[in-house]
Amino acid sequence: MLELRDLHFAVDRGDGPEGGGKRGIINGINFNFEKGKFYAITGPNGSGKTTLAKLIMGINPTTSGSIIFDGQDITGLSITDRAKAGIAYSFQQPARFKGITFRELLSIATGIDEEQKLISLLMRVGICPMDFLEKAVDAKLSGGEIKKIELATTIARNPKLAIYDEPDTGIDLWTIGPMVDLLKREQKNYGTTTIVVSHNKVFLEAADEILIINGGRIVFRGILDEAMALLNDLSICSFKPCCEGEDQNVRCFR
Ligand SMILES: Nc1ncnc2c1ncn2[C@@H]1O[C@H](COP(=O)(O)OP(=O)(O)OP(=O)(O)O)[C@@H](O)[C@H]1O
Repeated sequence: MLELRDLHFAVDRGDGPEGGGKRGIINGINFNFEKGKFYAITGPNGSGKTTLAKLIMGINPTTSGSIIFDGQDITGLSITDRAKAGIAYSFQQPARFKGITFRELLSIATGIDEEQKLISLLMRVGICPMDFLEKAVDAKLSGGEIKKIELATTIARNPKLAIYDEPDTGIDLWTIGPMVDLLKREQKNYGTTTIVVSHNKVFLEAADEILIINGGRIVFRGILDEAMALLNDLSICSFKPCCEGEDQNVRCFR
């Protein structure tokens, strides 16, 4: 249902020490996402996961290669046209809007303003209507609250393909399990093809297939058990031979 053909995304290096030219962020990705499957995309920080997700949604422009969605070449389509075609994207850092409530946001996203329908929608996505419907979607919301609203708004659009970029950021321990269950339920009940960008093992366990991205390339596709060896390997610092970090009291996070 979604095919990525030799996808590239490069940016200008600018006038930095590496001296102009282009830097490849996504370096030739080929992949066919099957209808109704649940995919988790993982990999080290800065490996290109969010960039890839944004290329699919059209937030980043493709440098070369193509994106085929339901048989249609969408490479040149705008975000709006991709949304109309059935792709929805849940941001890692969702936007906040001054002077707008969740009720209004949800109505704009879905075209529904009937009270009972909005309430059923929120029940479906596991959000308490009493608590959330009149909340202002502004800077006063907590990080977890805005993520719940973002996720609910994405699901409410009934997309054919839903992309969630780190949906558990800021989400409390009690919500992560139900959140995974919710995304699996949407996949099962509505046949939603689901792509979750995540470092969290619960999403990797829930996935039908895992993709590991490193250096803007797919370096693994398969199930979690088979992915573990590579995931452990990627946690080892590649600068260790030339860095004296091991002998220092304060080390980097790797
Ligand atoms: N428009 C852009 N211009 C310049 N550099 C960019 C741009 N978009 C992404 N990058 C760079 O590309 C690299 C990959 O970024 P990306 O956000 O895709 O990483 P990620 O794998 O999602 O990381 P994380 O796990 O930390 O969220 C980073 O070094 C980032 O700074």
